[in-house]
Amino acid sequence: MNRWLVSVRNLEEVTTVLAEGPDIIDLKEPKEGALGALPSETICQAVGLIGGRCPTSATIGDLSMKPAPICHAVEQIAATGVNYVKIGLFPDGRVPDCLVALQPLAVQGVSLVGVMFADKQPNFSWISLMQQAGFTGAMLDTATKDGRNLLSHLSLAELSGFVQAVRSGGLVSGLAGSLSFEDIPKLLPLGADYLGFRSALCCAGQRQSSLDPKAIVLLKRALNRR
Ligand SMILES: O=C[C@H](O)COP(=O)(O)O
Repeated sequence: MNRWLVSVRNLEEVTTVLAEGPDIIDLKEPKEGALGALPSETICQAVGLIGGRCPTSATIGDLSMKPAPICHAVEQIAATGVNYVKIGLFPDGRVPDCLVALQPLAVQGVSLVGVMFADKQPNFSWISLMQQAGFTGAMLDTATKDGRNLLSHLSLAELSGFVQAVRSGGLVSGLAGSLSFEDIPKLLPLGADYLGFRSALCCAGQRQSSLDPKAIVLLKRALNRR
């Protein structure tokens, strides 16, 4: 698979990436952490601007693993009309409780994507719990954006194990975490459904800077998606 997800923070960036045909536009505020949330109003406006031209996802923020606040945040983000709601699974004994608590929302039709962090002891046994809770997808990302990337923390064999486990569970898989264009040939053979990007697409590779249209063109070339 050579599908790509791009994280954007505002309507201007939505317009920039829409022209390039991304496979998912992911709405998040990079200044607020790995899965920083945008205001619901901004997400609503972005969903309206995108108008169904490509699938959308949005993050709920880097929340602690308390089931009630997480479910509340998921409901709020789902109400914006995004296709997928991304939930960070930070290492904590309460992750299984959160996954169980989210099941009713999955039953109601909210498409949930659990994000584990390569630099925060990801627990691959959570994949089967996500499956049981009716999640749609599972991603790996990095929580700390410090110059290291996904491959600094997990080997290709470990990433392959993740992709296989997610696929076996019938979920959609994604890999992200400060991925560079040089990582693409290493990761494509793993067969993840999506590769996710922001830093590599920003001016000077800084994820809090604005998107650089030239970098998006280079990404598409690296993915053979011209
Ligand atoms: O969901 C994907 C992430 O937003 C990727 O961002 P990053 O490349 O800055 O780690």
